[in-house]
Amino acid sequence: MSAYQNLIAGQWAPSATGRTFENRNPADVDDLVGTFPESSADDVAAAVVAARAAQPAWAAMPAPKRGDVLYRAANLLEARADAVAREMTREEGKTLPEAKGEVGRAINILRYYGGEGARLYGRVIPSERDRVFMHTLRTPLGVIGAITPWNFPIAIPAWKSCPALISGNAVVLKPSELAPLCATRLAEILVEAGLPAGVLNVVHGSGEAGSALVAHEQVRAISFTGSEATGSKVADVCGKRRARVQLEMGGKNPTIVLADADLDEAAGIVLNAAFGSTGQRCTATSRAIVERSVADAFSEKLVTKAKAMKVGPGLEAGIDVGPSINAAHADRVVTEVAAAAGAGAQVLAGGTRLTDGALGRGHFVAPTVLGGVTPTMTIAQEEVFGPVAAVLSADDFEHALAIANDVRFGLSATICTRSLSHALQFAQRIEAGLVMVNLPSAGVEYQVAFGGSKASSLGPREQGPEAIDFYTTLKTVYMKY
Ligand SMILES: NC(=O)C1=CN([C@@H]2O[C@H](COP(=O)(O)OP(=O)(O)OC[C@H]3O[C@@H](n4cnc5c(N)ncnc54)[C@H](OP(=O)(O)O)[C@@H]3O)[C@@H](O)[C@H]2O)C=CC1
Ligand SMILES: O=C(O)CCC(=O)C(=O)O
Repeated sequence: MSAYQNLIAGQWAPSATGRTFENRNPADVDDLVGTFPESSADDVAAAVVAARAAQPAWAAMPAPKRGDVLYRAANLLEARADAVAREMTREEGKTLPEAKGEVGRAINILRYYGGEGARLYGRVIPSERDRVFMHTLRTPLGVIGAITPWNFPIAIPAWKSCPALISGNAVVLKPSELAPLCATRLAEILVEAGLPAGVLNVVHGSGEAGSALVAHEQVRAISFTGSEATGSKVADVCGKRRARVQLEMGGKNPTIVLADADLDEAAGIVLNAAFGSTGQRCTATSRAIVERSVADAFSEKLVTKAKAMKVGPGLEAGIDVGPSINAAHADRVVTEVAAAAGAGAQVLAGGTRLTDGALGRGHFVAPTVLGGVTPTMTIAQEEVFGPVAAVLSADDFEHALAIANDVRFGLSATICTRSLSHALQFAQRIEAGLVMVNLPSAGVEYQVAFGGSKASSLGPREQGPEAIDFYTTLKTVYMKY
């Protein structure tokens, strides 16, 4: 068992409160992953002081040299990928292949934003006046607060910190208390790669530390991923003090299956998107909206595949679905399934906690398929964030599209079809930031913009080159020569 610490001004130190919290393996609560500092507003304030002190020199370093630090960090993480992936499975529960994939994603993010150091372009704009030269420059904002959730414990800290750092900002990162270890490993690696003291600070703890970071007057921007309830509070506080804010929150992502689709492939796509990462992804498919003429055939295939999935501790070979993040969350998932059944849905697979033998030491929920779901049921409107797929029927493409759009979220959406016309119409008319054709709604790439519409997201996009927009401000320069 290890005692982990905060990183402030280049020093690993306990919280000023002296308090700690435990992190336990969601597949086996007897496995204590480590203890972490329970930080207060004072710890956050110390981290912001350190970040402010370090930021000017970091911003003055040529951006490609900042990129070299990220490249070195990528190499270090690559060398430790297997160990970090195992730790991720222990702290978050996802299967080892999923954790390895996520570590690989973090390595790619480090390299990608390392390269952006040589591409922090401005523009030259023609003036309407004689011998006036106009250009734009990107400048950093100062200190950035990054608040991250538990479901992608290294990729999300990386995809917020890397574009912030390459742009010349200093960062205070507050990882989720439910999966704090991988963020610590990322910080250790960046320090080892030569990141100057104070440029990245990590303050562990609960919402108390998070809200102190959001409220801190010297933090110029907050990038947040997590629940809609917390995101709304973050936006309110940032709005009042005019800090920049970027929110990534929930989804109620649809997969439309048209009658012309390859049904076996479509069932596999829904299976992947609904049950991968135990359904704990904001991009997970939670609604399969299927053309009525093939709805029964599709459901049968999905149910057969769901029942064949092996649920268990993610470190074991051959496991398809790991545990929910904690007991309360697993209980909430089965309660919402029971409520859907009470409202008239049929439980075609799963619907219960799995507690036999060693599974009883973890928070396991069987992959669940609900049939006969109608668009107004709560299960068709609210995010579950668990391994639950609701199957709805639609008359045709237009009806399916109307159902798909009739929720307050708009993050990711898939259509399974062989029709080019329907695929293109879907891309135009679906209310979502991420559109997939014959691909799972989850599983995004780092080099393109990521984000949603409606209640799913607020502010500029994350990832890809667009991420830089959030972390920089444009300066317009006019010069008479
Ligand atoms: N879109 C997504 O990717 C995610 C969505 N969710 C949704 O949210 C639900 C709850 O998950 P949960 O982890 O509790 O999500 P939260 O929104 O509560 O947590 C996200 C992050 O915000 C921090 N935080 C909590 N309260 C505040 C606050 N008032 N001000 C600033 N920061 C705060 C959390 O700290 P701490 O962890 O210590 O509470 C964590 O680091 C899930 O079941 C799911 O529906 C969750 C994770 C990711
Ligand atoms: O599906 C993915 O790859 C990304 C999901 C995500 O960003 C999230 O759940 O927070």
